[in-house]
Amino acid sequence: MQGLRPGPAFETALAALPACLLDAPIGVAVSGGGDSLALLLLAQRWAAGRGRTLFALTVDHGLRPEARAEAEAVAALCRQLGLPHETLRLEGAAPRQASLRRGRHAALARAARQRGSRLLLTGHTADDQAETFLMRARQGSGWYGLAGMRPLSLSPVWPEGQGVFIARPLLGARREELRTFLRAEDVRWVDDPSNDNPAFERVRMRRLLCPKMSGSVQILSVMDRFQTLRMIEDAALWRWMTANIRVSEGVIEVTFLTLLPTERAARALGLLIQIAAGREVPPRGERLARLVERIVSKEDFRGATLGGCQIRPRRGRLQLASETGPPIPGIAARLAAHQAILSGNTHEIAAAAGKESFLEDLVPIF
Ligand SMILES: Nc1ncnc2c1ncn2[C@@H]1O[C@H](COP(=O)(O)OP(=O)(O)OP(=O)(O)O)[C@@H](O)[C@H]1O
Repeated sequence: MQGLRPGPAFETALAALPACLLDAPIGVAVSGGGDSLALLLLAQRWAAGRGRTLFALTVDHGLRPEARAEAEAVAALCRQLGLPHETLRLEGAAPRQASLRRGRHAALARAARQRGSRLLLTGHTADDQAETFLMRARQGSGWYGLAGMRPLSLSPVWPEGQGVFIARPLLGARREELRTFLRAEDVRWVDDPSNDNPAFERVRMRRLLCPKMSGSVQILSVMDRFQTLRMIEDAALWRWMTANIRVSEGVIEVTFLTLLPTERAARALGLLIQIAAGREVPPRGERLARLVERIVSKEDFRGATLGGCQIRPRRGRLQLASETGPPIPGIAARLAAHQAILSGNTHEIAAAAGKESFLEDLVPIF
């Protein structure tokens, strides 16, 4: 996909999404940076030509005094474009990256749901993918993680993100070409100072890549191959899940995990633990691998806890439930949505998005 001008690349990416996600109002997450401003312009043109409804959201994390004016500049551009815009202010967020990210995703998803939207667009680019590759490689990620961000995924926060999909239609575009596009459109963007702060790993990776554009081209072509492999792996995982997983009273029940190759078993168990525990990410690496080894080996497995989840054997099945308190609400709906993403099939995604339980409110959104 690299090398396409941003407009056609954007349109190709949106054409691949299930129609039901595009029929409801579509949210655009705009920070005021170059990538998401280009996203806003491209989305506005695309929507105007097709009668789709768009709205824009900007999160002010409440950490930098300039952020208020930056959000106001996005609002002014939206007025010019004839699009509704809302600034979401995070109150008292801890200035740690993980909690800022969680707060941002929760605020965006709530605002989307308030407007009856099922889809948020973000401005992640091919350059973000290459940086992600390097960051994950440093953390020891395997090929599956090195495939990078998905073009369509679910809001990572739960339960606030319930029913909200995230699409990244600029993953095929280069940051520099988006800036060229904005210059031609005479639109100015802001450069958040944290984007230049080497205290952040992403910035250090960006600096490694920047002087060597060919470096990122090679990384992106490796990622392309890993993405193809991931589609095959996801389809296998999906087929296994449709036959071997069920949810009963908030507890996930699993059969025949031991028949999977170890790496796939770890991937499946990691996702199921994440869902049963209501977490944003699966437990990482070593502890998960050790747990799978214990389950798969002939040892007498009597149960374990990992990632906020209790795993115990029961009548030939594994049962997974939240370690603390009552079961996490909406487990079946979240599982169905994850399975649909793994299937890569637009009909499955439409079915998961359309499930009444998926759209029921688990948390007050006002
Ligand atoms: N404060 C925010 N408000 C709204 N959306 C945001 C915000 N921060 C990030 N996003 C969304 O997430 C995407 C990726 O986030 P990232 O932190 O990489 O972006 P950024 O460097 O802050 O801004 P940009 O990608 O627009 O240059 C953005 O393109 C945008 O769609």
